[in-house]
Amino acid sequence: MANPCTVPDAPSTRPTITHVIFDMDGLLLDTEKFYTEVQEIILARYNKTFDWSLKAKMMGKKAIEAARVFVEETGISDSLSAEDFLLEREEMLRTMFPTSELMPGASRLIRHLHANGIPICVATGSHRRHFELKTQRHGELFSLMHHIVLGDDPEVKQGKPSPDVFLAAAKRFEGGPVDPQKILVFEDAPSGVLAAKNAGMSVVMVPDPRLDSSFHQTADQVLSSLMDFNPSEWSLPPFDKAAN
Ligand SMILES: O=P(O)(O)OC[C@H](O)CO
Ligand SMILES: [Mg+2]
Repeated sequence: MANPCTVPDAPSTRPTITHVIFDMDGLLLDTEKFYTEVQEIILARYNKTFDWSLKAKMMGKKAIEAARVFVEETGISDSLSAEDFLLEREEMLRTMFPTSELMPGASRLIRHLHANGIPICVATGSHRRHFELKTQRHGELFSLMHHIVLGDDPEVKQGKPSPDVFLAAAKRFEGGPVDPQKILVFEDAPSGVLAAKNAGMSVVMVPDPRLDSSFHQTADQVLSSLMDFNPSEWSLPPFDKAAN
């Protein structure tokens, strides 16, 4: 089992990476905490508690897919439909998302890859309306992405762990589709790590420390923070020492 900061594969056995895909929620932005908070509030009404085993099943998925998991796994589907759950949490999320902050190391890594000509993009389960709210204060950084694939994109038939969103992202790079073996994905969610592997890509997982470590096994590398990423281990240009 891979623990944070361990390296399951020796760097020499890794494929040469030419393109990078970033997940968004919980990886670039600290938005997972908002979902957790509203879900705790809603479940408290039913005298139930929200825990990280349920969180692990929901995170990374499209909204309606995560909503179905929520009402079914907690046994409240007779009282609250997945659709009504989404309506109820929407009011709270709408005010929270514009306060989103960048995760540690996100800005440094995005700017570094962009400055060195490595094509980068975002592949998120978030739909357009939420994406706009979450990135309101981060437009300049997200403008460095070659493209952004959202959960409500017509090509994304199924959310993560389906590979749809990552395969659509690979297609849209200049001269695409890019060979999945040359793509490195950064993810925080178990469903996202699986989606990247299902797409045939390499994946660096940066999980929340509260996530059970059994979910680390599928990733090619597990880090505690994007700050710990070493581009040289993935045949990517090294950070400029003077800039660190
Ligand atoms: O982690 P992302 O960026 O795929 O987003 C998925 C959901 O919107 C939040 O779990
Ligand atoms: Mg995520």
